[in-house]
Amino acid sequence: MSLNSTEITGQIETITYTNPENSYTVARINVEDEDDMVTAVGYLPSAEVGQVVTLEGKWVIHPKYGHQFEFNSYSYDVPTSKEGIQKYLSSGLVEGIGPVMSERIVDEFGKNALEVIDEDPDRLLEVEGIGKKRYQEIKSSWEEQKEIRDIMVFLLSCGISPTYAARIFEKYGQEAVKKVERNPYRLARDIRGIGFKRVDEIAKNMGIEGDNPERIKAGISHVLDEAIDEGHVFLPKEELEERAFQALQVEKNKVENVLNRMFKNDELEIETLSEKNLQAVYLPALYRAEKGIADKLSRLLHFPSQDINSSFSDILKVVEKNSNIIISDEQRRAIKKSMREKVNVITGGPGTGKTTILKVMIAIFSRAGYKVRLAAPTGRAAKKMESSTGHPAETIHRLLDFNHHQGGFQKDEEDQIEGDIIIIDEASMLDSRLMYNLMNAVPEKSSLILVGDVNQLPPVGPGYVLRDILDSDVIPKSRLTKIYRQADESLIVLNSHRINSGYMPVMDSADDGSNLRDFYFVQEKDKNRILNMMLKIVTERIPGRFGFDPIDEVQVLSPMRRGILGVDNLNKKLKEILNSGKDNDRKDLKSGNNVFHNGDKVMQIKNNYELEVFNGDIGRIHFVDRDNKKLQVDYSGRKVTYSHKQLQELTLAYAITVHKSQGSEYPAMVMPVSTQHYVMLQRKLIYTALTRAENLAVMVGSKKALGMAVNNNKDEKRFSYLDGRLKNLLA
Ligand SMILES: Nc1ncnc2c1ncn2[C@@H]1O[C@H](COP(=O)(O)OP(=O)(O)OP(=O)(O)O)[C@@H](O)[C@H]1O
Repeated sequence: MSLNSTEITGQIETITYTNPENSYTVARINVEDEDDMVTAVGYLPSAEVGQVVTLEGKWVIHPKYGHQFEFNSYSYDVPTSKEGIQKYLSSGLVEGIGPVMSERIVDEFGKNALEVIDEDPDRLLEVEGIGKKRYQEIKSSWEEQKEIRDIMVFLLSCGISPTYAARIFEKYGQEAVKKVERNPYRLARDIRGIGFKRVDEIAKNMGIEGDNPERIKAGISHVLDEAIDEGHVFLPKEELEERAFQALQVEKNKVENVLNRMFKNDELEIETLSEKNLQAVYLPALYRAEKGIADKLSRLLHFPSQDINSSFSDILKVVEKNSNIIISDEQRRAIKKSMREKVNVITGGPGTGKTTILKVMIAIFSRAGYKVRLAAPTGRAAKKMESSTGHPAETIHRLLDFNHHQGGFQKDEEDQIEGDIIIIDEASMLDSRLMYNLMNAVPEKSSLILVGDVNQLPPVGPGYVLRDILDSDVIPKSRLTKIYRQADESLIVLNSHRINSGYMPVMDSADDGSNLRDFYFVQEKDKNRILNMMLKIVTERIPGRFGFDPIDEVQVLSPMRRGILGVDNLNKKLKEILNSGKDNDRKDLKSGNNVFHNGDKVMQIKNNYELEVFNGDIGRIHFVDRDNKKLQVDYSGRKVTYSHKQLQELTLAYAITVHKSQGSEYPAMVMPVSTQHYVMLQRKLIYTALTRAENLAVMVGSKKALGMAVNNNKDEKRFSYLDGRLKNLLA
């Protein structure tokens, strides 16, 4: 302790304020020797009401808030409050004690609960629900865990809250103390929910200096991870150094030293891209991926073509006769190119005939005896591909035989995909990693056809594969430009093309009600009015006028999660109206910020191969079993049971983000367009949302916001070099 600092110990009564970014906290603390509650301010990660903390710092008089305690280090104590003990017991520490039992134990023994278990365990039998068997279980687990408790005490004293301490123990076991002491920064890599900023606070609290190389290394990794979340494949060295400097606040030469060591140890890759006049810094896996994609594509193209020359015109005639259309020259060229080339990319907006020519090609290839494989990045996109072509289609993960136990793709360079022609739809969603895995598994003798719309939003993961391939100008491509779905038939199609070309959509609503249009723009400026109008449209107007079910057939999209028009609030409001349930003791189940009830519309947010549900799948809750903390979701007739832990993979889905809607289509789509979403007003976003609508699209908002979005064609900047690599190999 430094000379003029003091220590106080007390229980957190309330948390007045906490900054989730850096955990700066204002808390009211109940300190034994103080008459009044103490206001304490400082960095306090994962503070929870009821915890006992020891704070080291000094008393100050704040000009506005008066007498308060400013602390610069802290530690958590083994809890002494009822709430704290209950949390501690239910953190998974002791077998046989879950949330319900810990509540009962604390109700019975109050603040002495831990002492009772330790010294007088027989008394546990007094607690309702603890029989001989469970008593034995608790007793032996408690004894076994003596060591663990020591570890927990250590972690708590480092300023790690009980919840995280339990996770750390689960991960490292008996090694926890050693590992955390040696390098706390590994927590950011290893423990879910602990990010760099939180570890940084913990480490600072443990006395680790700002220029500690492990800290700098962790900061650099953190900066790169963030860049990858933004979609970049690499960062220019200068930008990486600047961002690392901002995050770490240490001298740049120290960052540079650590960087150089990381290059030397192959923890990072660096390559000079002279034509871009920069040095690109990559994580090794993404470097391999980007180079690998380019290499494999170039090898595929160098392999002799299959030159599929079969009964092209015969089949064309049959198709033209059956569908009553004449395949245009542009479409014909795309088909022929796909027959001739080893790789072809077919791009075009909605209604340009991508599906139509896909059907023709599948017929031609199959007739000629070639094995055709169809796949798409998401489950919904694969289903759509299958139903529109009549040919089996699967997710790319399935095509590559993803094994969830081993966590990898079974199909790779050694054991490649069986198929002569591999066709991938919704190729705009391909990120660098998935494309690399795909390319590894495509045999050199096969042909690859990528079908997609490059004007859709870029993939969620890093890279911009489809755009880079097109920009490289060295991979065969066919652009479909002519729209066949007529404007008088569909304003959705007309307007999506208009928006894509930078024109405002047609929204004159000379609508006599006899002829139902498929696109509406409802003007409202104020965000509260936009919200109310949307709720009315989804729950009353659309079902009344168009007959769509407001839950199963209408999908609300929003550019963002937060704010009054964000996904979270829209879900709350829509649920209140569409699935409120009258009876009070309706069964519910909580998970994170979600509360689930029977009948709720939900979305799976990651691929789960065990349950066979995939990112973007939407279903309805069929049954909530609160006692066993389980629920069942009905995915179009297939019932899937979720354990409490698996509920983290579900979210309410009355409203979802536009990003999450990529690759899916819905009978009706409703979306707010408000200046509130200023940063998100981008042409691609509006275009992607609009093209998700099959039969009806309704936008609610201001023309000003719509105009801003349509005019904002700044393509999201993503650092990637696939285009350059392809040029170098193939030009
Ligand atoms: N050459 C053509 N002549 C006349 N109609 C055509 C032609 N090509 C396609 N169409 C028709 O245009 C409509 C849109 O075609 P298709 O569904 O193949 O387009 P798409 O690009 O797959 O669109 P989306 O991405 O919106 O599904 C269909 O009704 C199709 O029958």
